[in-house]
Amino acid sequence: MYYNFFRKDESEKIFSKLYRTVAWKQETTSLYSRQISLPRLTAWYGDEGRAYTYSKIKMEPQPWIPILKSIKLQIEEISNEVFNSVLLNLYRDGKDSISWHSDDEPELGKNPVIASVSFGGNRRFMFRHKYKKELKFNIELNRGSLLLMKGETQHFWQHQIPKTNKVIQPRINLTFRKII
Ligand SMILES: O=C(O)CCC(=O)C(=O)O
Ligand SMILES: [Fe+2]
Repeated sequence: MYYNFFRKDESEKIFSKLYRTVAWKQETTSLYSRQISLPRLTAWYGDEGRAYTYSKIKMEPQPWIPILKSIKLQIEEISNEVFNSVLLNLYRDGKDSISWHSDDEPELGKNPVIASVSFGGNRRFMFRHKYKKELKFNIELNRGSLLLMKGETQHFWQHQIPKTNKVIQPRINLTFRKII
């Protein structure tokens, strides 16, 4: 975990650039045979031909844009990994969220490395163990932070960003992934 991977001024610039230039979409998913809107906006960028199924949504990636390429290079350098796609989430306010899940889609392979970077408002990122539900911990993901999840993390742990009543700034999160 790197709390200040990007400096404050740099993070603010990146936030506004992403906010303005990313092709944000309101996706829907099916729940008990009804269509419901995801409580956040999303976007998917990556190398051509790397389709990804997420929350039952099949996403074709958009081609890389310079800002995303530049973040990707910096993250590849520090993590010593190579990523070929990125999922972006925009949490417009405290009502936007992502519920408990593991990033364990088969396209990610057995022990995926996922690099998560955040810009904008702080949000609480919660982990809980899949089988021992009393095992849990939280991390504040502040602007400019980089969190690496790897090894067996996705086998044993779920994570979420809960809704909050606090007044908070919009937040953008990027998870760089390797689709096999
Ligand atoms: O917004 C975050 O920090 C987490 C996003 C996430 O877990 C996901 O997109 O799979
Ligand atoms: Fe996730």
